Amino acid sequence: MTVGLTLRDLSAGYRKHPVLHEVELDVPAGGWLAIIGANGTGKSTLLKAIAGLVPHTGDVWIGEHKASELGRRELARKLGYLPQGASLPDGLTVTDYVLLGRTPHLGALAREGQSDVDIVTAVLGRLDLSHLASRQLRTLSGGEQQRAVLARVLAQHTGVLLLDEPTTGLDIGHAQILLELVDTLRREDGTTVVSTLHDLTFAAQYADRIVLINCGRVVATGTPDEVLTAQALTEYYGARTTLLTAPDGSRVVAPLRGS
Ligand SMILES: Nc1ncnc2c1ncn2[C@@H]1O[C@H](COP(=O)(O)OP(=O)(O)OP(=O)(O)O)[C@@H](O)[C@H]1O
Repeated sequence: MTVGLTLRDLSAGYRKHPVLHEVELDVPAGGWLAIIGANGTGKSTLLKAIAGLVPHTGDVWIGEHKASELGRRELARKLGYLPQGASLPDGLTVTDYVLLGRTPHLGALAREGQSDVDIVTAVLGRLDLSHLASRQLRTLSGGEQQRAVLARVLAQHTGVLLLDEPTTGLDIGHAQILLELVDTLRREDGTTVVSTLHDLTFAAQYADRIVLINCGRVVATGTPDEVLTAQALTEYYGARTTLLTAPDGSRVVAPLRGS
């Protein structure tokens, strides 16, 4: 079943440090929303608040379910979260680690079955990780580890994916493999995607909507063409850029040198 995501009056922060203020967003089932904004504006905090990992007020709806009323396992069956800089456990092979993604679907004392192993094998294949399946997770390169963490999230088979800078540390080819895979899940399974992306050209290519955050508030939301303007990038990033058009019609954000 495909589900959308709705945020109502969402505010969040850390102890005495309020970060996000009254965020309202609607992401339709099968939509891809990219969250953009300068460093420290609250993008990761927004994803953590949706995932229930930081104190917040307001409501997060996953389809017809209020996230705050779901138990941890139920939430983990509906929502997959790829954190930035995930901490990796010691002593696990890549396969064992990715199998952890199946945990929310297992009974209390049940072990993974063949169908779980098949799901993991398929995900590893789609992320170009099959050849590393039996390697110790800790011995992988940074980009390989990043793909393994995403593989664990995808093995969770959730209707909503929250991806915090999913292409961090990936070369351009593996970044494209990852984004294309997420896009395929979105188109074929109706997976709903919310991702932060510092690469604004990727954001323009893959997201159908973009929200620009500044100082914890939504300052612009719309299609990539509507939100990605040289003026906005100057105002909210202090960046000098020019906007080009790729052959597929999407925006390319090109930085300009000089003052
Ligand atoms: N655990 C924490 N305790 C206190 N403050 C925090 C914590 N985590 C983040 N912050 C602060 O909250 C603000 C927003 O941080 P957040 O990580 O959401 O920003 P971001 O937009 O994702 O930044 P970046 O683009 O650099 O990843 C920052 O001022 C940050 O210093």
